[in-house]
Amino acid sequence: MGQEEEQAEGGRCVTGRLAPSRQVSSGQLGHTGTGCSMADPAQTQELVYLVTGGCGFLGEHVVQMLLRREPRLRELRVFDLHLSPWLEKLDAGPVRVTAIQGDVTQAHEVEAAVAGAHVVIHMAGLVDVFGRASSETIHMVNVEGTRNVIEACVRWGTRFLVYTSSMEVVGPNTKGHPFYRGNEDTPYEAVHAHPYPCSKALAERLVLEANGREVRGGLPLVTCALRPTGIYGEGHQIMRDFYRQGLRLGSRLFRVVPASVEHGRVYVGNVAWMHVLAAQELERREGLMGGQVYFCYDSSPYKSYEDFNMEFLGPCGVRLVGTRPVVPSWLLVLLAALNALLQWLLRPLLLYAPLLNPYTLAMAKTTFTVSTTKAQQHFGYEPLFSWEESRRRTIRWVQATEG
Ligand SMILES: NC(=O)c1ccc[n+]([C@@H]2O[C@H](COP(=O)([O-])OP(=O)(O)OC[C@H]3O[C@@H](n4cnc5c(N)ncnc54)[C@H](O)[C@@H]3O)[C@@H](O)[C@H]2O)c1
Ligand SMILES: CC(C)CCC[C@@H](C)[C@H]1CC[C@H]2[C@@H]3[C@H](O)C=C4C[C@@H](O)CC[C@]4(C)[C@H]3CC[C@]12C
Repeated sequence: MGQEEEQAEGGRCVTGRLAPSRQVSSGQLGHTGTGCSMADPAQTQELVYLVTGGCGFLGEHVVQMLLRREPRLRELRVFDLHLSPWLEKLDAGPVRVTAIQGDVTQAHEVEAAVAGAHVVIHMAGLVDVFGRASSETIHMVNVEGTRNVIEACVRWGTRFLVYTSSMEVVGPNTKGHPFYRGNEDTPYEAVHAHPYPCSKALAERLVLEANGREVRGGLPLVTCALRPTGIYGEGHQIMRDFYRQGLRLGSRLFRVVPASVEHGRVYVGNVAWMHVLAAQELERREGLMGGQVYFCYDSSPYKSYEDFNMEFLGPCGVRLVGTRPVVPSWLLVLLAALNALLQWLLRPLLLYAPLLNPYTLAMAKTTFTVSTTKAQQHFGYEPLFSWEESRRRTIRWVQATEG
């Protein structure tokens, strides 16, 4: 399948129309006031999609995937706080791409962007487990922003909403309980102490509870939530940080977490594909998919966080030193606590937000692997990119980052 994607990339190059930094008003879009249904034959080739957070790591891949894999697309609205320069270079073919610089916490900005859209893929959010943003800000963006998106869908008759949730809605929990090859129904004590997983859990609940609400025009809203595990691939900032750190340390990284701790990771292209497919299938299978959650998975191997990163950093010349952790566990816990203390002390002066803190350490030390076929059974999801292809693409990107 990776080959197929390669061919698609080499296809014709027609520049799409781009309206940079444009706020869209309902009037401009000729909104009729009736519920936007994909079943309407007059609109079959005329779908308007909105991707919030469309300029982020995952958002960029979703935008590209929609352009390649949604033949009914007429207009693609990319809504983000910060618009990226790559939007200008998109190969959009006949699709109108509308870039909207906006903030999900501002209800009126969200409303203007949603008006007239048939499908919303909502992934704008603050992904912060390092203490860069306050818990209030994380809540405002991730929870209240999601509430604004739902209310805008209801108000304007948008019927289909796909929300990017996270595995962290489930865990790892603060007690470090392993989640081993779990699925959507596996019992697990979900305890959220950190603002980010708390916000994702609350937002996910809002989205699922909104399923079935009557939207303008009288039809029901159909929602589902996708829960990716840790995403990797082209554009993954943390991978880049580890690579740079490795280069600084003389092309070495030091093992700090036991190799026996397993993490399930998922390739960004497959996460994007699952979003596009879920959005497409929500209408045909609304009874089955509405109000459901799906883990995002593919065929990437289960490994410790560090060993998995080495799949990409190894071929780029970085080696992982130690078959066991080079630092005793108690010392790592102490360092993580020290980092948290320093962050708090320095906050009035500067932002100190290292990768290691008590929360990230707990995550790295806890096995969390997903094994499920729910998305395959409910809407025919199969990964588009094999593990070999995902690995090849990620290595090529890591190599290019320092090139
Ligand atoms: N990266 C992962 O491993 C991972 C795993 C599971 C779930 N997720 C979820 O996927 C989504 C995308 O994550 P990502 O890794 O691409 O993160 P990202 O930070 O690269 O992308 C998020 C985007 O949202 C935008 N944004 C932030 N605040 C906004 C606001 N107030 N208004 C409008 N836009 C705003 C940002 O500018 C950014 O472009 C998030 O909802 C995240 O919770 C990510
Ligand atoms: C011991 C340290 C030096 C290693 C630190 C690794 C740490 C930065 C990693 C470990 C696990 C990572 C998280 C995991 O992959 C899943 C997610 C879910 C997603 O919603 C957001 C990103 C996140 C939290 C990863 C962030 C980086 C983590 C904590």
